[in-house]
Amino acid sequence: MAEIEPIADTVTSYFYALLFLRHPALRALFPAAMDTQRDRLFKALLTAATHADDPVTLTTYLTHLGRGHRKYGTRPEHYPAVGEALIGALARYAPSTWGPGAEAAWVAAYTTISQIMIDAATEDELRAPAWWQAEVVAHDMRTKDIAVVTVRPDQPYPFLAGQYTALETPWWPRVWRHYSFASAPRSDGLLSFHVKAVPAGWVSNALVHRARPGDVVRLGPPAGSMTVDHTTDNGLLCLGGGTGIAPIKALVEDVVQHGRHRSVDVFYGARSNNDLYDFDTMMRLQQSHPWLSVRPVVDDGPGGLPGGLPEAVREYGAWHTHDVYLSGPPGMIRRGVDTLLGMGVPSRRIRHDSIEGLVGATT
Ligand SMILES: NC(=O)C1=CN([C@@H]2O[C@H](COP(=O)(O)OP(=O)(O)OC[C@H]3O[C@@H](n4cnc5c(N)ncnc54)[C@H](O)[C@@H]3O)[C@@H](O)[C@H]2O)C=CC1
Repeated sequence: MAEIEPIADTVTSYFYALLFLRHPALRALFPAAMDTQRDRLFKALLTAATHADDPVTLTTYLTHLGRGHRKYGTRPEHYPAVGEALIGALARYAPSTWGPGAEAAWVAAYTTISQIMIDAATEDELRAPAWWQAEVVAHDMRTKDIAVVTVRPDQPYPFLAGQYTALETPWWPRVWRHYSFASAPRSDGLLSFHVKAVPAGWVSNALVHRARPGDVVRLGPPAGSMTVDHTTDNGLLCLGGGTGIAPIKALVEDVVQHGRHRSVDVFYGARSNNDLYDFDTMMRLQQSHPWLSVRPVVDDGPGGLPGGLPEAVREYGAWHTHDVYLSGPPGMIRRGVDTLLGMGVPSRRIRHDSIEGLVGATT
């Protein structure tokens, strides 16, 4: 991995060239433009390699990855083809470490990885569809580039507040992006997402500027472990930056639904007042629930707190007995986690989605 990491782009391009040359039929499983896909393959390999000596984390990760691959139409017989192309690319681009020993080790590692993924997919087939079709039933523009999109899945969609899913639009086939559920599970089964159109973001621009009621999107299975721990009475400290407020709102609704009222402190960060697009909803929740406190933190305006979201949280207190949830841009999460650790909050009490998953959510 160390040898190929600096030339990851070249190695993955060569890998896909080998794969599609030897197995042209597999090209149809991938999006037309492969740029993000190339990064994803390498990041997945890197994640698997990083956790090679930690079987519990590795198996959890690969199980999720295997299930998630069902929506792409991946079949067990595809795995050996990928393995051959991988070995071919590594043999070519890791010349100083390659040899019979390295080859045997990679074959063993890939066999284990693919078997865990295949088993997870097979087991998942018994209880869940590979994907859900979902019809857009409401589309609400909140700012010139942020929309709240509400969909009705064609079958029941079980998930937990704080989780996210992968979403594919009809306009960009096989291009999937992650979005968090913006509400806790609802009795009417509807799901909503907060989407910001970002520059060069195909899926986000389509969802914000093109999608209308009646359009049908596809959803993958729910994922993510940023969920409320209902076994404790600890207070909740939630940091939501920009559209990262979506899963935080879901967590607050989850506490409401669960009925055991714990103190919940939400810090809602935005670049400007205008970007606080869900402020009214959060205020309504605060008015109905005395245990909830919502504080806006605006970078450049009156009414907010100076010094950015992490600094505002520091200013407001001692949070070391709270469970902490962070959701927003990767930089906000990194600085937020550093600030909280620096204040003595134990890392086991801090939850957020993987920075890698969030990178996928931005386009
Ligand atoms: N749409 C969704 O469901 C979800 C989105 N996200 C992620 O949230 C992000 C939202 O993006 P935008 O709305 O454009 O947010 P933004 O760029 O407007 O920033 C929102 C807040 O985060 C703060 N912030 C940004 N970078 C920071 C840094 N380096 N250090 C400290 N604070 C920082 C800002 O000051 C602001 O308060 C995206 O990265 C998205 O992937 C996360 C979870 C769910």
